[in-house]
Amino acid sequence: MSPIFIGITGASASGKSLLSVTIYDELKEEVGAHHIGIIKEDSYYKDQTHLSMEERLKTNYDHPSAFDHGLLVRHMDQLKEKRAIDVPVYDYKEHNRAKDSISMEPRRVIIIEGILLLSDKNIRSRLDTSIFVDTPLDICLLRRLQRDIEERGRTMESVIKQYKSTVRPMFLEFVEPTKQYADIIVPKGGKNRVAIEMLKARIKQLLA
Ligand SMILES: Nc1ncnc2c1ncn2[C@@H]1O[C@H](COP(=O)(O)OP(=O)(O)O)[C@@H](O)[C@H]1O
Ligand SMILES: O=c1ccn([C@@H]2O[C@H](COP(=O)(O)O)[C@@H](O)[C@H]2O)c(=O)[nH]1
Repeated sequence: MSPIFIGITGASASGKSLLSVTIYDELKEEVGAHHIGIIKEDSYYKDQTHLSMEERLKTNYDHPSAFDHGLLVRHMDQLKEKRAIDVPVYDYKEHNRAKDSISMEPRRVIIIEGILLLSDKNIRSRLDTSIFVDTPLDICLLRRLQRDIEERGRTMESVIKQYKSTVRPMFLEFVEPTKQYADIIVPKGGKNRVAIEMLKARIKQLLA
């Protein structure tokens, strides 16, 4: 059987990861852990080994050009052909790909989550269902502040500066317009029980 690709997109810190992990955890009991997997678009940020840390800090990580979407598309095709892939690992503290990658075997259900998934027509056309997590931007900013300081080695000043210079403007220019391509728009993100049950039912229907 070919894998089913479910795309989950939305603003940074809108709750994409939480929604993906919740669906994964609840479905793995029913379909088996080896039949379902998650791929993060962030794993496909371009390698920046050739840049100094000072230069990496200037990269616009919210622009589509920051991602190697071509590699993600090739990986989707490899999974469709039932071949394993080597998913790059991204290190947010280093603003770069880590040396190691993680091998992923083909699965029946693959959830792909990230901010700019639907901005790429080649990714869009390969997704069986697309979801846009629609969380108010002020809530996203508060969550991002807390998460980036606790988990991604940032300071409050750096989060606010990046938010004003790239995160918000790029959301308005590139992320929000992709809402038109979503099959389902989910308010309240990863804790929206109605949406979670509907998505699980949709995935089971696609599998059947
Ligand atoms: N509905 C929610 N209520 C409260 N906190 C949430 C909710 N959704 C996500 N979070 C928290 O907000 C932060 C960002 O969520 P995350 O799922 O990582 O966002 P994204 O993957 O869209 O960047 C995390 O710390 C997460 O636990
Ligand atoms: O080196 C980096 C790479 C990415 N970012 C920021 O991450 C978010 C996307 O991740 P989410 O988990 O969806 O929040 C994006 O908005 C980038 O600004 C970064 O700061 N540094």
